[in-house]
Amino acid sequence: MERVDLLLTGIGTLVSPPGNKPRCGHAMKEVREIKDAAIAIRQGKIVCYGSAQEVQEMLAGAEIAETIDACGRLVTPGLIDPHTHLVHGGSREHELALKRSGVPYLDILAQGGGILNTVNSTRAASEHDLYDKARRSLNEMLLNGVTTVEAKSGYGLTLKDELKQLRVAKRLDESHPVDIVSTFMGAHAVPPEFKGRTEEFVDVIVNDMLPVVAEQGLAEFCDVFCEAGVFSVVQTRRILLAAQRLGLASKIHADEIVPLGGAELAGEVGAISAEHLLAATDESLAALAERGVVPVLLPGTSFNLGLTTHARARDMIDKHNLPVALSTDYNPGSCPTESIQLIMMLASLNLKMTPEEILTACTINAANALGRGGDIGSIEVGKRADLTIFDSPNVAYLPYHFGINHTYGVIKNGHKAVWNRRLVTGKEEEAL
Ligand SMILES: N=CN[C@@H](CCC(=O)O)C(=O)O
Ligand SMILES: [Zn+2]
Repeated sequence: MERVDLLLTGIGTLVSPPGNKPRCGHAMKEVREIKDAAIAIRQGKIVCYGSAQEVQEMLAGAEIAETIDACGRLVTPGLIDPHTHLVHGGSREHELALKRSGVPYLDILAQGGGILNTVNSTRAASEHDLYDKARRSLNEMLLNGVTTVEAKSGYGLTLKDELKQLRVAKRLDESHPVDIVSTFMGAHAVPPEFKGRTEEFVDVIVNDMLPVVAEQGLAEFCDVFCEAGVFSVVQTRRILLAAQRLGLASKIHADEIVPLGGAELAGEVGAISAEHLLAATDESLAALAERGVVPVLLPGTSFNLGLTTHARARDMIDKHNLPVALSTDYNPGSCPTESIQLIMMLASLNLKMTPEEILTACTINAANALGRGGDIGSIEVGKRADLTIFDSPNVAYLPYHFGINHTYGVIKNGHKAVWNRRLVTGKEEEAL
């Protein structure tokens, strides 16, 4: 080896799921653990890793441009948040009392609040303000140890406003250290101007919105809120198949509240992922397993909506051999948090997942929910050098000691993006 740009030494414990593929069922808890480890990076990629001694031998004679000492800390792959509604205007704290008094989520939406409330704020917001608000959230995510985030549109619901959201996501991807994966979600709710005319709104999505989004290359995925009173299975199928013809792969908000058949549809159309799944039946989970669909679970949402039911992660892992992924679902209504570490705690508490399963769900399985298993989500030679350094003795400590941020540092594309718990901007006075 001739040259190394960055050598991360002094790693107390390196923990990573192995390989690039989704880790299914019991394999979710099999993680690779190396004590007293080191990782060498060149041109943003991992060139070798192993015990400090092995790495030293592999690097014999190589020029090492920079060395950083992790001082005995825990190092994992950079965390991946595969389901967020990152770009939106306003907030909905004024709906909190209503929610806490027991008014159901879908009733608030049916009364013109909920998602439609945020549609009003997003339509009214300038592109600049949307960018600035989302950038601040992205900073929080990075400080939490997240290096890749999926971002959905779906608070514009007109072509102009959907494009505005998607352009913001694209600009953030270009300007911020965190990578953004963009999803078009024009079918997130039926806007007031189409009330009672859902079929006509679906026509607009299929005929007017999707072709422009695809033509401008603003989204990789298309998602639909397939739910009672929102979009039916038939409408969801029509939108997703139209999107597939234009090159956008499918995701579905499926069986969140009512078991409508969204998960079966995810299997039928070969979606890359199905999200929420609180109400999913055994038949629908079998359909996901059969077609290799990644279930993305969002325990922060059930927690924040005060639900007593939770996604059946144990059945998904133990019975259906599924590769469970976890995500914040960061959005202004059902889950206003950027903290993936809070989600890790809730996955332990309410989904009964083990710490190793949780790590796998937030790394390689999340990467595969975004079609990026070959590039990110595990510590492997040739993969992107996205790493999170935790001030924690082991992986179990992350969901155990809850309510604080354990992240000490983040290496993104081989560069320090967070160090000593602070964003590294290159310019002292300018926050990211
Ligand atoms: N369920 C639908 N969409 C979002 C919530 C959006 C909102 O309430 O603003 C979700 O995934 O939870
Ligand atoms: Zn969502």
